Amino acid sequence: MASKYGSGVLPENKKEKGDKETPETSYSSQSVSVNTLADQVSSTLSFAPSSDSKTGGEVKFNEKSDQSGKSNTCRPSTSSDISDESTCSSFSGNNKPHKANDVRWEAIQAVRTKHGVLGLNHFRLLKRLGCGDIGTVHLAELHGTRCFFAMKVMDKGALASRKKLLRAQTEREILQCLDHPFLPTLYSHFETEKFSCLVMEFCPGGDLHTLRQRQPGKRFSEQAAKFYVAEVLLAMEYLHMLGIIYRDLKPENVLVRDDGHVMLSDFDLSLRCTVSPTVVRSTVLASEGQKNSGYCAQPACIQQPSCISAPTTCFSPRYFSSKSKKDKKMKNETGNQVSPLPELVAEPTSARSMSFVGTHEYLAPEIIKGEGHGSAVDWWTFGIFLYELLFGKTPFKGSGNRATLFNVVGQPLRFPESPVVSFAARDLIRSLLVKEPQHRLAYKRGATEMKQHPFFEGVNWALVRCASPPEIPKPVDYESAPATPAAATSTSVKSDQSNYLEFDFF
Ligand SMILES: Nc1ncnc2c1ncn2[C@@H]1O[C@H](COP(=O)(O)OP(=O)(O)OP(=O)(O)O)[C@@H](O)[C@H]1O
Repeated sequence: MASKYGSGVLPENKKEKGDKETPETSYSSQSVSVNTLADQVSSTLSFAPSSDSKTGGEVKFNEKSDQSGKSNTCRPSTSSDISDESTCSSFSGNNKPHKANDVRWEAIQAVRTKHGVLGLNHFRLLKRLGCGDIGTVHLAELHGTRCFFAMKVMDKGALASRKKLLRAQTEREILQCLDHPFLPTLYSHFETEKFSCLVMEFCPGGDLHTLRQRQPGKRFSEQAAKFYVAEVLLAMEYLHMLGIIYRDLKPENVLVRDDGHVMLSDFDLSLRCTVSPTVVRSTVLASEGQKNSGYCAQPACIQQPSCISAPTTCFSPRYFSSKSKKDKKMKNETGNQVSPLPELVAEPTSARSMSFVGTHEYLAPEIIKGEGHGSAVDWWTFGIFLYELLFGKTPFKGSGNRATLFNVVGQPLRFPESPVVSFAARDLIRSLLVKEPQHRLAYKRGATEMKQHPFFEGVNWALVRCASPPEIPKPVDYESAPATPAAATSTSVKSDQSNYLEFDFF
């Protein structure tokens, strides 16, 4: 597979990630100018000009780009400026209610109290977990605490020379904002002379791409897929509420925690923008709550129900819901636990970006066509994601990157004859993989619309995090992980020439 990363760096089958540059820059290893490609695709397929006046005038708004060309701001429909910190300023330090009782916070705090600051020398690096575009992730133990973390180490010199500093900053600032069960916790960030380090929650279960390869037929059952996409949907809803458009959903970026629940990772392609969460319904009848997925999207608002007896009802298969008296009873009981909550719509519908970012097989048509894009790209990628989990492949993959892009824009969606997948699942995918973003499911009301789709019937959104995961990873034997002597430890950062560059920590 052609890759800008060069051979031997990306795992087999790992989908390539876009260069994240603006349309003017070279995109793939085949040195295809994205502008040229978008133009070619457009003229070949004779696209009608967008009737959306926002997109039509988009190019006039000189979207600010970072040094790497990756957009860092967006153009709202109003003329007000967007501050990078606008949605995140209230989150700092360990101000994360969901992690209030996390022993790892306490362990880190104890080091800070004792030593003043937390640094690289307080960690024992056990093994390299993986290498991304801007840094290397290590399994790390906070010395003598049995508290384990994933530490992303980025070489500042390499980031600067490769013009990736702003991308790293974007990721860090977004991570600092997050406090959600299906998103990573950033415990600390510190700098050494050479490195910038992010101390995050460690996910021992690997990623969903790898997990899918281990399934029979290399695809998930519909029930398992429903579990994973429900968690991803909640994470996405939360991100959109914060004004963060994720833009890089794919199985590789969904990591499996020790308890089998998942979290979205990798925010260096994300776009931040303004958003105005709106209450569209102030009360929901308790009986309606189940039917219409009444909920409050803010994590702090999610009720803390009794989780012990709940799991089986969170993902009850649809055919149980109307047949069994017992299930009806359970459903009613669960419904009663969810008290009337307001329905929020928190979709950043006015966000627009001109950047060409993402992973080929997951790129939305509007990104490829260079029309300007907004939060609807996340719902497109959601459709590709569900398709891949269920069918074991993505729908528009071509013989190469160019063919893939042409297929995304010009080929109709097709489903394989096998495996047999429910009508609801196919209908959801079909509704998401609509080429025109304005006709795509969730374009206007985001996750609220998604949750009401029949595919999710029976999902109790407030209890998803208490549901039983399809698979729980084997416990990690931390003892057997060979500790790397700090003095000999090195990290690697990929260069633009696709070489591995080694940098010693000390
Ligand atoms: N919290 C984590 N727990 C366990 N493994 C992780 C964690 N975060 C990252 N990894 C592993 O490290 C690898 C590198 O992650 P990283 O986010 O740096 O790069 P990436 O996902 O390949 O994307 P990018 O190139 O955009 O940085 C991932 O593929 C993943 O397997």
